This record gives sequence, C-alpha cells and structure tokens, in this order.
Amino acid sequence: MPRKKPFSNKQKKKQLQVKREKKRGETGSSHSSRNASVERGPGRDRQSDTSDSETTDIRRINQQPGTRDSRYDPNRFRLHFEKENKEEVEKRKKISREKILKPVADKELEIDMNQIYPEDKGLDFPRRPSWHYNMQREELLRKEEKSFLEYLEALHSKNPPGTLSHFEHNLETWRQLWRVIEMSDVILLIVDIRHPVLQFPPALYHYITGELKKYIILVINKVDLCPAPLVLAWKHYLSKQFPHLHCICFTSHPGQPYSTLLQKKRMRKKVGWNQAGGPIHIMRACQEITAGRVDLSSWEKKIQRDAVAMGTEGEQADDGSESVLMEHHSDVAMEMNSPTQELYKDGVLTLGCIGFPNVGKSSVLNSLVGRKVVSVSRTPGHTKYFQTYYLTPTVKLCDCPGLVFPSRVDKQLQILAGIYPVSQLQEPYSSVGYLCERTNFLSVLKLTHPDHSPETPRDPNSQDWTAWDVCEAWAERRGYKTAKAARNDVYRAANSLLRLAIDGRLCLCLRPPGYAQSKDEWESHSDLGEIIALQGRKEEEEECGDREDDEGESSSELEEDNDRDADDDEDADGDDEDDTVKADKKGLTLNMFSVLGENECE
Ligand SMILES: Nc1nc2c(ncn2[C@@H]2O[C@H](COP(=O)(O)OP(=O)(O)OP(=O)(O)O)[C@@H](O)[C@H]2O)c(=O)[nH]1
Repeated sequence: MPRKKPFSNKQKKKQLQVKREKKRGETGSSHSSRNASVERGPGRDRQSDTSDSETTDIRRINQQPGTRDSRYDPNRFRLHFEKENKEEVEKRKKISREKILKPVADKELEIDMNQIYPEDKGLDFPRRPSWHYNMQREELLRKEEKSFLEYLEALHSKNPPGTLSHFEHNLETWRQLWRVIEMSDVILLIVDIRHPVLQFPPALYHYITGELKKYIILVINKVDLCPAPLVLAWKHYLSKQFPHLHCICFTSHPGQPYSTLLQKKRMRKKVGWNQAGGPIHIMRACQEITAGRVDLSSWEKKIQRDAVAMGTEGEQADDGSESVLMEHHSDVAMEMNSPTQELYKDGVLTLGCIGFPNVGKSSVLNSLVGRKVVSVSRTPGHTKYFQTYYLTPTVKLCDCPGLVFPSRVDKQLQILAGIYPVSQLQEPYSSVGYLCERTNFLSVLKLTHPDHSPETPRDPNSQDWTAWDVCEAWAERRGYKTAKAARNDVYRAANSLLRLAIDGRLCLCLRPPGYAQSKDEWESHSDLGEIIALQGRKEEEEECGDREDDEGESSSELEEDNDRDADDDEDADGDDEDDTVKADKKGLTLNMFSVLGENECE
C-alpha cells in the first residue's frame, strides 16, 4: 500500500474551501465564472475562483470567515495582488539587516505626479467593455474577462517585471468601481493628504471628466495629519494639474492631532461623527455643480441642524431613522446602466465615494451622515460591497470598495500608505527602513541601539542604524518576545511601527514639487486660517507635524495604546471602546480578526 502523504491543516482547509466553492458553482448560486479572477503568468489563460492557490502568482489577501448565507462569498472582493518574487523578498530582508539608514534630503519627499503615473507607461485602469441589453450573462462575463486579460497584457508590455506597484487583480472589485461610476452623477474621489499623488490616477480623472463628462470632487482627507501650509500647497498643486477638479479639504477627526487610537475612539464615541470638518464644502461644491437642477435645500438644512446639535452637548445630530443602508450583494455584472445615463434621475443627486483602500471613504460617508452607517477599519480592503445610503431624500451616497490602481510608486511607500494589510506582509523591514530614512524616528521613538551581535559589538549610542536594528530596539522597548525562544520579536515590532505610520502617529507626509522653495509663501498664505480652523487647531499648535519639528506623538503617547496594534475593525458592533479597554486591562493584543493571520507573526 502506498504511504500516505503528510497533509497539513492548512492544505486541508484549502481543499475544503475549493470543494465548497465547486459545490456552490454546481448548484447555480452566485458562484460561477462570474467569480473568476484572471491571472497572469504561466497560467495566463487560466481562470480561478476566489479560493487560495499556491500555484498561481497572485496573492489573495484578507481571507474572511465563511457565512451561512450561501448566496454570496465574503471573499469575492478580497484584495488580489501579484505575488512577490521569493529571491527579491530575501534580498530586501538582507539589505534591511545590513544597510545603514541615511536620512534622505528633504527634496526627495517632493513627488511629482509624473513620477508615480508616467504618461508613457500606459498606466490605465480596466474599463468595462461595450455591452447591450440583449447580451446573455455568460457572454458578457466572458467579454469582460477577455478585456481584463488584454488590459493586463498591455500594461505588462509597457512595464517590465518589477517596475509596477502592487495593484488590484480582482476583476470583481473593478466591476464594483464600474457600477459605482455608472450610477453616480458626481464622483467624490478621496485621497489621503499625506500622499495624495499616489492615490490620484490621472487616467481615472480623464475618463470621468473627459469621456463621461461627469464632475469629480477631490476630497483631500485626513488634513488633521499634516501641517496646514502643506495642505494648502497640495490643494493648489492638484487644482493646477487638474483644472476640472473641485478640491475640498476634509477631516473626520478635527482637533485631535496625533491623538492615540484609544483617545480617537473615545472622542468619537462621545461626540459622534458629526463634528467632521468639510461636509459644508462638499455640499457647496455640489450646489455649484448641479446649478439648481437638484434641490439640495434638505442637505443644507441637515448640515445646519447638525451644527446646532453639535453645540448642544450630548445631543444626537440626526438619527437618520428614515434612511436605509443598502448593501449590494447582487450580481453587479448584470446591473447594467449606461455610464452616460440621465443625470440626477428623479431629482436625486447620486454621489459615489471612490478611492484607494484606507483613504477614509467610509469615514467621509459616516461624517456626511453624522453617525456611523458603514463600518470603518484600519485594515485596507475592509469595504467589501458597494453600499448606498440616502443622506436626504434628494441626495444618495454610494461607498465603493477601495481599489489600488497600477502605478510606478515604490512598494515600500505603498505599504506605508496603507494599501496592504500589515499583518500579511511577507517582509515589513524595508518599509520600516523607508519610513525611518524620511522621519525623525529616533527622537520620537526614543530607542536605544541594540548591541545585538557579540561578534560585531556596537556602541549602544551609535547612530548607525539598520532597519532591523530599529525593529529590534522597538521590540525591546515594547517587550515583544517570540513565544518559543523569548527572543525579541522583530517581525511584530516592524508591524507595530508600520501601523503607527499608517495611523499617522509616526507621520510621513510627501510634498508637492517645489515645496521647499515656496514654503514661506504657504506659511503666510491668506487661506491658512481656514485650513487651521478646519483642522480644529489653534494657530500656535500649527508648528508641529513637520518633519524637522515633530513627526507625531511622543514615545510615551505611542505606548499608551498598549499593544493595540492589530489590524482591527475600529468600530465593530459599535462597541469598540469596551473591547479596547478590556484588551488594555489584560495587557493583551486583542485581534478581533485573528482570521487575518495577525497572530501568525507571533
Ligand atoms: N486621522 C484621521 N484618520 C482618519 C480620517 N478618516 C479616516 N481615518 C482613519 O483611516 C482608516 C481607514 O478609514 P476607512 O473610512 O475605513 O477607510 P476606507 O477608505 O473606507 O477603507 P477601505 O474599506 O479599505 O476601502 C481608519 O483607521 C480611520 O479611523 C481622518 O480624517 N483623520
């Protein structure tokens, strides 16, 4: 009898998952070829379902637990990124151990749009191929898949291996974008003020404003995380580059610069979502765009009501009891609308929130509504389905899952911008190195150099740091130890540092080209007061946050969160604070999404 092959639990799980997927396909439920994502590489023509497969060159991230509801697959819109070459990963690890970190010149933080999205590299995004109402479902799906393959081929023909950033390979998620763009009259494109050029694909701008002739309101979000002069400089740079944009600055957390996660949650619980800075500016931009074709007076009144309620402590701004949140689990592929359909249908303005993962789309939506209607998380790719919500009888909001467009940005910077779930990174150290070379990490983290090798003893006060040293010193400071050998858990420390950066607590802000020369001009600009007021700061506080001043919180404030550094849902069940406190009391890292594999690093 042949010997049985060893079969790991992981393999078993995968086998069961594949079986389940197959079964669903056979029963004719929503999981058939529509679920397919197309893969590049040796198996280029092959199509796969959403199950994990080690044989492909696409990595599927954010495995979600299955639900009893067999109508939809929670993993259908998982992030799909190209797998990284093993040797490349090992090489980067080695460099992180050996390369001495050197602060980069300020000039290097100035990033031009053309560096990220060079015009001649064909950095387009997948478009929905033409269709007509008489098409059969299967025919349409095949056509979309074929067109997606052609898109990938064209992209790779202009960009040699290793030059492209991580980008979304899940066709299902692109379909969600198509649908949201089709049904929206005005697009709210949301970017993070710390790195707006990364998240603003010019191809999308040209498609929406040029081909579809629709308007884009660029919501420059999280302005609480950047110094006001830099916010102004970015706003002017983007408006100049893209003249058809309506640029709006926004924050869901005004008045709380660099507050800890715990403070942020407590504050939100106390004051709710209706204290955001910016909804009125979005409303005014919409008034300008619609030019009286939609009656927006109900929205204006709502904002006034919210402002009054905010002044009356403890009062809930708007219970929104008449509004309904709809999750669209349906077959998006079959919901066909012409992208140039009649605008403002039935006198309703539909606003579509789109953007990269983690830029704060759901938070903007909650802030516009004035309370939590969609869930917010630090984990990128949290929003799974597009969701619609009536803000008022004449204003409909639509939240789209985050999408990563192809670009030529460094993967290290992409990770710091929060597009990749940190707990699932194969190699976090090079991103830590990237961060440290661009921030004043030593003064913020107050680290002591580890004297980590008896063969090459180093001066503990040495300024020669490698990325690995930083992680080791942070592990030592936070008491992160490996379970087996009780050595410093460097991987966990690296994850923790990256999360601090993504949350904006160790702040890395890019700058528009020429910022260093024109800094004085921005610091005395007449619009500065408006931005500072939006941030909820006082003028004298404004100095902080710049690289040469302070990159974030003090080391003790960073520690206040006490290990709360997992990829967690910020407001799961709306009862986040209690969970946090419980976790803090126990001194444990509570990973509500242990399924994400966070604990694997321990
Ligand atoms: N400091 C600060 N943080 C913010 C702001 N808006 C959102 N965040 C944080 O950014 C993270 C992501 O927010 P979400 O609203 O879930 O982002 P999203 O774009 O919907 O993310 P996906 O679901 O991945 O597409 C959360 O940790 C939020 O607390 C803001 O204005 N300021």
